[in-house]
Amino acid sequence: MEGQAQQKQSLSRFKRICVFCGSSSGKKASYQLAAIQLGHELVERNIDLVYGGGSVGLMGVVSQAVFNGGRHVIGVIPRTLMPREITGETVGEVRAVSGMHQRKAEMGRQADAFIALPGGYGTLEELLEVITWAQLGIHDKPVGLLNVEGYYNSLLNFVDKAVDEGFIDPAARHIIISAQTTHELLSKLEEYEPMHHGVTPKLNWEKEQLGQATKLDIAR
Ligand SMILES: CC(C)=CCNc1ncnc2c1ncn2[C@@H]1O[C@H](COP(=O)(O)O)[C@@H](O)[C@H]1O
Repeated sequence: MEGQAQQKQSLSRFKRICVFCGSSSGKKASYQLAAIQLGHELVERNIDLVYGGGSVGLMGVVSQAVFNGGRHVIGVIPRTLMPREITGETVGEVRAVSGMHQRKAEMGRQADAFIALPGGYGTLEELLEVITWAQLGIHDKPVGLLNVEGYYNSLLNFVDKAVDEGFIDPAARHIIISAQTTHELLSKLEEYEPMHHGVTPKLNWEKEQLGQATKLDIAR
């Protein structure tokens, strides 16, 4: 068992993964189960977590699973969402930021890869932003979609339509890595090689996306 965990550790190229997911739990038990399984998968591979902070919905489920497994958890949370009655307790390390933009920048900076579990507007917005950043060549970090029971089929169909209609470059279609199970998704992310055209290859992630002001802001 120990040997197995060590083998996984040496196989993983990721130190920390950012998870986007619902601040609600969803109606099916399979969504919560997937969040727990993702947490366990990260723990087994010795990968730490960065997420949006708090204990609500699937965010709470995945963060608790990673924390209970002994891995480091960073919750990045805008000050206005910090009151316990809004987001609940954050396990692990809490990083307060001044707003939603700073939160995404900090989560993006901390992570070596991104995974979206089922979620709503917030999850979609975060997912699409990191996909867009990958398309522009701002980062080369893999982006995974955990398509629990086909939850994201309609989004994937939409993306395929956008490719057919000439709004998404076929090469950029491959930015989204999807799978139905956490194990398959993690394996695919480990193998991912960036295929973007590097529209803005000289853009520096930290300089352009975080900037000096944001760094100060996080420290404040
Ligand atoms: C005011 C309010 C609705 C608070 C709910 N509590 C929340 N606490 C922390 N992060 C959140 C919250 N709601 C949305 N987010 C952000 O948006 C995503 C989830 O939004 P959603 O539930 O998919 O749309 C998370 O990844 C998180 O980064």
